[in-house]
Amino acid sequence: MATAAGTSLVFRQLFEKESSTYTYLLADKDTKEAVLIDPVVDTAERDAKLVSELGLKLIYVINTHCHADHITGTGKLKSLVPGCKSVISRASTAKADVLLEEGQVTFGKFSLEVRTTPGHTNGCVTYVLMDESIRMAFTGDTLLVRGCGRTDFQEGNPATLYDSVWGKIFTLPDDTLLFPAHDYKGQTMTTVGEEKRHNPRLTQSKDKFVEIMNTLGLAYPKQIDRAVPANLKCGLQD
Ligand SMILES: N[C@@H](CCC(=O)N[C@@H](CSS)C(=O)NCC(=O)O)C(=O)O
Repeated sequence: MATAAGTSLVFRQLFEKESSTYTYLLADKDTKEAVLIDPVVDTAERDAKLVSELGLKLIYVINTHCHADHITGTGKLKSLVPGCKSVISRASTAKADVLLEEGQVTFGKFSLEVRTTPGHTNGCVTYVLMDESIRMAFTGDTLLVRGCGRTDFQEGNPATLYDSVWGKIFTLPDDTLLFPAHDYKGQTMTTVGEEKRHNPRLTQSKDKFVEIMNTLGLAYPKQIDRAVPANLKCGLQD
């Protein structure tokens, strides 16, 4: 089984094309314990199949926040892979088996540190994995490659998002690999150092950032009206 160089970490970046969402599979090759971050309902069967083909044991289905643009695959994965637990932050106000505050999510010998990064939504978190030979963070919609999550609905607040990025993500070492929940331009990942230098929004002053975010004028996500209510139950049907 392919692992990240120098570790027993199994890592896959998966894509859902309708919502341009990245799902991440992380596992410990030795213990087989695995987690999925931000699965989408439309690709949940693909993800469950991959977990099975790799001989992994899915223990947690983890969300970075209550998404507005797609229905999470969490509920479907719980029925496809009995025993795995749904995970989201307590601040999201969503229902799940595990409600996180700051702390750790552990699989095998690896741990994801939970950093609260509100601003896109109140309940957004970033998951940080620090291993001897690899540093990576899963930023959800808080920080995108050369962008960031919008702040015009779901308790969005640009000043809060700015503080989250500078306080909780840009304080990580510059070589930390960053993996977002979305990309709309074919980009897959970035680093803390790159974004500190080149992010067109977050390199600005806080006042300028707030102005930029308040004048983005983006259309609402097409699925928002059905996605948010479903995701407040982690995609579980009553
Ligand atoms: N067109 C898409 C929605 C695109 C969008 O609004 N993306 C969000 C993240 S999903 S809520 C975002 O924060 N974008 C930031 C940006 O600068 O584009 C759809 O209809 O689903």
